[in-house]
Amino acid sequence: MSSNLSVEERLSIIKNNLQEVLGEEQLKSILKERDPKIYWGTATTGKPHIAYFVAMTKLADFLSAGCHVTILFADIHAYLDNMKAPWELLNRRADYYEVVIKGMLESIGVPLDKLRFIKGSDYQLNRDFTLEIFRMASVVTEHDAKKAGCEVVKQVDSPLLSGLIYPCMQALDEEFLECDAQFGGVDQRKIFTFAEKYMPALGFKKRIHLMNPMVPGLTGGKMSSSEADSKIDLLDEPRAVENKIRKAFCEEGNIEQNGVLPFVKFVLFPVFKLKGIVSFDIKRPDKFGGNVSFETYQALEAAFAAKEIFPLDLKNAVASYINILLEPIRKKFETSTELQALLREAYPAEAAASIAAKMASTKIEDSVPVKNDFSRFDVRVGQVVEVSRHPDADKLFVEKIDLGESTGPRTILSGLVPYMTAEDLLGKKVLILANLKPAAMRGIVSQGMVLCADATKEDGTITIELLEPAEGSNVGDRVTVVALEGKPDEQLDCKKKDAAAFAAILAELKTSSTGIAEYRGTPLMTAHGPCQWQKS
Ligand SMILES: N[C@@H](Cc1ccc(O)cc1)C(=O)O
Repeated sequence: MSSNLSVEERLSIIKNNLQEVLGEEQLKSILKERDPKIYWGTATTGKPHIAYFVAMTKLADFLSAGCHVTILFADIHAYLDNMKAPWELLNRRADYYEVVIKGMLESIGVPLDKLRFIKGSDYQLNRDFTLEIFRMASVVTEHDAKKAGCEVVKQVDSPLLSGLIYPCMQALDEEFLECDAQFGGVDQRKIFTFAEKYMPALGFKKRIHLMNPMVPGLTGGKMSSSEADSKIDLLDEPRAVENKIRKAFCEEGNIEQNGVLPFVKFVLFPVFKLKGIVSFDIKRPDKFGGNVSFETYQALEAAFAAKEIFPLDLKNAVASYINILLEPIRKKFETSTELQALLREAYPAEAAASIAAKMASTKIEDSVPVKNDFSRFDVRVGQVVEVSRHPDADKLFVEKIDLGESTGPRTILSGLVPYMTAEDLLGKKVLILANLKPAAMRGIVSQGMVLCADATKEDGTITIELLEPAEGSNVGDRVTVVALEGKPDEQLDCKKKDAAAFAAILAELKTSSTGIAEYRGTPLMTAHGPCQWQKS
């Protein structure tokens, strides 16, 4: 037991910055006898952002008040909440949360060995827990379960049963984690009061509930996952942090609605206290009043209200403090390919989007002076409806290929005779480069080009295979590469003015080791999936 602090002192540290405490008397009496056990749970859904530091600083408070602290990575809850975390990603999400939450705690100077970490699925799938869910399900009304989850579980048009199980399991966690108190944001309040009502009904203790205020996001509203700019990701680059803070809502003299000040109050000052930093420093050029320091949040707030501090100066200071907090977390990821893989595997859709965004920005740069990428190609799904040999060229097939055009099938020539038979081609769905300037070959005009893969064998046997669209693709479907879906050229003159561009684009078309057609490493897709060559 932390003996050097009085019960009152410890209580005041526990309550510092909290919005509400349910069961304060109970807490006081525990403090008189022993160290309280508190847990905080987080559903392992989207990527944690900097607002999570608010909860972290409270966990630090609980530790300094001599409490035992448990962190629950509520992976099953992440699934039950409308599958915010899909089942197959559950493990990786929980792993990611563990890494970044430990990173945040270390960054603010909390020793990890004082904490207990546990994953929901480590005990919630056991027989005894399952049994308690059933017992609870037979005392809890549907109405109460629905009400309990309404501010936490995503509300949708056809609510799922899983959303009703969610609060039941959160209540039961209190018992299975053997805690005296559960801590969370006030958004958890209805689940907390639900637990207070139903846990005793099952013969369990009623727990203490500690609630943090909801800290407004940098745009002034709640820091929600939907507003991308209001959230600073833990792995954001310093520049991105500065830009997001610069866009934050922070009006001169306005302390009521302010997206920056709450972060200073609920995160920066508490962290300073932990680390023994004496003041919040704002750097300003001399002509704007020179540097200033504040030893308390109240002093800073008063100066801001009195317009002695300008929004930009405050924002710059906050951005640089945030960057100091994030630096060790960023470093961890930068220096570990394993963690980078974890990030990609836990959030595959975001990883794909960020690659696409990067490619899109490359496109913008490349487009000065001339855009030169796959988007200039109009590649379509076509079906071979007729094949014959060219009367005057040994290597050429003459195909009729249907691209779904009102003008009927096109005539397309291809030099595939050495590599396949007419039967191999007939009826196949293929990829056609459809915006080439028509060109005559030995008297017959070709209106496009069949895209093929070089599948030359290891022994050197030259092999060419047709690239085929994913099953289900329709004649006429456009084939694109993510982030390069722009309007194709009206016509590509591959012999003259566009010759260089044409060659450059072709040169970056490759097939992957599994036969998938790729441009700069990104698959060629129809709405039905990637295009690839089929081993014959
Ligand atoms: N409801 C919490 C997650 C949680 C889940 C289970 C618990 O036991 C505690 C907390 C959230 O919104 O993130």
